[in-house]
Amino acid sequence: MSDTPINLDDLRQRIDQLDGDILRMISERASCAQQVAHVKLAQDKDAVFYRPEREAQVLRRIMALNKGPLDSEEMARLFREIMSACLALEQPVKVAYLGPEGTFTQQAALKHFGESAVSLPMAAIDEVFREVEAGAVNYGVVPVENSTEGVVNHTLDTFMDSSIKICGEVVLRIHHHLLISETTRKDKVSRIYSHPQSFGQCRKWLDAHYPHAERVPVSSNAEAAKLVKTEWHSAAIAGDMAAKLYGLERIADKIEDRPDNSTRFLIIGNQDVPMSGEDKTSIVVAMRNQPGALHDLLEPFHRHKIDLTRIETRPSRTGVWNYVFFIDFKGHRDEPGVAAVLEEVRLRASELRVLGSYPQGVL
Ligand SMILES: C=C(O[C@@H]1C=C(C(=O)O)C=C[C@H]1O)C(=O)O
Repeated sequence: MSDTPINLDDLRQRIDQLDGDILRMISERASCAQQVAHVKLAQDKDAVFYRPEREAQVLRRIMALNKGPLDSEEMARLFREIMSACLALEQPVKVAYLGPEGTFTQQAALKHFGESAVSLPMAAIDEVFREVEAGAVNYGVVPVENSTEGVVNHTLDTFMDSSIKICGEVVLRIHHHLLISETTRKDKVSRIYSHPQSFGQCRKWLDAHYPHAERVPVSSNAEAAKLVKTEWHSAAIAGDMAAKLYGLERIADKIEDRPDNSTRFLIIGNQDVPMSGEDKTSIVVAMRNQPGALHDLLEPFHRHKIDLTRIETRPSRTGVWNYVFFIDFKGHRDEPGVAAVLEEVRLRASELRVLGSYPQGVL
């Protein structure tokens, strides 16, 4: 290329030009999104501006179009923030999450909705459900399973008593650090605070490095980080957000036993989400207490070649719910194959509830 700028001044001039172009285009995009909002309002005065399936499609398209040098996830993250800002221009999304501030659930909420969303901490999983049910917020974010420690039973149980729908999922890589405050005496750590799930995810590391420290379970990692501020002989296990929020120093990084440690969170809401092209469906099914019940339940999935991604059993809490299974599978309830399976399962089960069909996590 003969016109390639080669010196620093030329390169900076080119960057200024490009920034001007990007600025104009982002502004034009924001105007388009504003117009979309007006069209939606004209069709329905209670219209929801945020569309999970459309956002998933936008991000997937960007990832497919991207040719580098930035990697596709990084590029999608930038577009995630552009969309979040465009949407906030009309109506910021209000999201309740399992708090307090600084938890991985807040990180998951911001990863999914972008930094322009308004995120509100709740003290318990049921409260997140209640806020969404009451319409005080648009969506909620709750943890549902961790790759090391397994399912978050409380979230599954709460679905049994609720009419809430699943509108999305987000997977977060979980990195834990050992944190201390300025008052902690590094060589005298005799007590470590964390959430029980995090102790589970760092068990081997703790056994090797702090076999004699007392492990004190608390309600969240952020709570652990807060407690450390006041005690000279304590440390906490928590993530980056909590470390930053409470100004703690990391004395050991990424102490989780498995490098691929990740947690899946669900986005809950009051809305049925249309197809995005790559979707998942979650159902809860009660079977009668009889031999072969589980086989009868799974057989239609096998016959229709539906890909199951998860199955959990929970004890039932009423007479009808003898066995309760939570099942996730690929596909959307509006796809003919999935609709056929759901019909068959409905005939065999004593109760079936579709918790939602939603876009598979993109980022
Ligand atoms: C613009 C729209 O509304 C919102 C904003 C989007 C965007 O900025 O691309 C995408 C989906 C919606 O959350 C739309 O529905 O297309």
